[in-house]
Amino acid sequence: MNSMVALRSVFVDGGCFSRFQDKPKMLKARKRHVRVFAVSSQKADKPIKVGILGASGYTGVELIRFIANHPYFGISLMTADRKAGQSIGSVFPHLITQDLPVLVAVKDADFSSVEAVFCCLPHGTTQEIIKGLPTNLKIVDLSADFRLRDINDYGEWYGQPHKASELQKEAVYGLTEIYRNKIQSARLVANPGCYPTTILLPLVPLLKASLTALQDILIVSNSGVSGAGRSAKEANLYTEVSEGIFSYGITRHRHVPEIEQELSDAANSKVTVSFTPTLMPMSRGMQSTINVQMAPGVSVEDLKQHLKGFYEKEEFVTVLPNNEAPHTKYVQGSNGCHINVFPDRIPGRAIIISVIDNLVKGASGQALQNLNLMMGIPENTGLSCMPLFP
Ligand SMILES: NC(=O)C1=CN([C@@H]2O[C@H](COP(=O)(O)OP(=O)(O)OC[C@H]3O[C@@H](n4cnc5c(N)ncnc54)[C@H](OP(=O)(O)O)[C@@H]3O)[C@@H](O)[C@H]2O)C=CC1
Ligand SMILES: CC(=O)N[C@@H](CCC(=O)OP(=O)(O)O)C(=O)O
Repeated sequence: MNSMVALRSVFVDGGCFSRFQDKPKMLKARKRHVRVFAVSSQKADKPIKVGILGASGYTGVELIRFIANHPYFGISLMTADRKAGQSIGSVFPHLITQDLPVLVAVKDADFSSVEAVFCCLPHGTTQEIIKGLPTNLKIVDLSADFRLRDINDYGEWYGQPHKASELQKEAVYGLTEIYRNKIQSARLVANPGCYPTTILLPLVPLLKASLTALQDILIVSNSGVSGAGRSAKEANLYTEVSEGIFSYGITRHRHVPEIEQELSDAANSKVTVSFTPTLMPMSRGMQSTINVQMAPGVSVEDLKQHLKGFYEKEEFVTVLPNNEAPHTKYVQGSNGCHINVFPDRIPGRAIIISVIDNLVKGASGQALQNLNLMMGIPENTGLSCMPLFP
């Protein structure tokens, strides 16, 4: 347990406990909340109504899983495209017993009672849809549409002009541990990409402290197949991805400008990276191996101690002890990110390894962490579940 976050949980009650009509129930929830870090799954009588746009996809269904145990959020709207009109149990048989709204098309969705939405739609589609949403809604967008500040970069890397430049100006980049203050008052949060999350969590603090060089940053990342979404094409069939690995987007992957934007902000100077994503034959999980040049006089232990100090009070980011290698299995199903730093054989260089679950800290978990902040409730609400192991 992390005492700083626990303290914040005690003192920052953005009105969430008043969601309980029944006072004894409210007091019980408050008491539990104060004494125990993990929040109860008992629902408030009047939960905050949230919508999930793209609930029939992988990130959408991951949000359903977390919100089921969230005391202050209730799902009142879920959309799909090809699967509009179906029940969630027919799209996801593991949810057959859940009492959830029928999937509707976005054009038929009623937003009148919804306070916030998670947008789990393909990039390109998302900006058009968000443009048409009521302006009082809080939005966490899991797509890439609002991550790049420069809309010309968006046009260059996503192959189409940006169609919602005004909204783009309003968006806050949702790397929670770094931008927590801005996220708290944001209306539209651009949730980071999964690859950028694994890379930025270790590198941003190091670059901010000038502990590593701005160039010669070599990154190889491995992703589980769910990273490509449920609508993925033939190339993601079991027959084609099992028992083999392959890299893609070599030399040019659309996450590069996002990574460089954030690293350059951290360093206050232009940073460039070499980035190679690779598809691994596993359902979920992501690892980034980041090879950096250390600043003159800086040691591997300095990098590690700096990261440890930076994340000491964070519940979801852990710098591992000793020489333990991060393992995707140890964060699977959880909102955790595990990091460790190792010496390279080449003097002056270090190898940083970082792992997350691409669907949780890389997408829906971080999105929920952000909406919690935006709604003024404790950031870890609904997210303190342990990893799934083995
Ligand atoms: N998967 C991951 O690990 C990560 C994904 N992301 C991003 O999150 C977003 C969602 O990803 P993911 O859940 O994996 O994707 P999926 O392909 O699994 O799901 C996409 C969802 O969007 C709906 N949809 C598709 N096209 C349209 C359209 N034209 N209009 C309205 N709805 C539409 C689909 O409906 P239907 O099923 O009916 O077709 C489905 O509900 C994407 O932008 C993705 O890049 C971000 C980080 C990680
Ligand atoms: C395995 C795989 O295909 N991964 C996706 C990235 C994951 C993702 O969804 O990223 P965004 O949030 O930026 O869309 C890709 O390489 O495009």
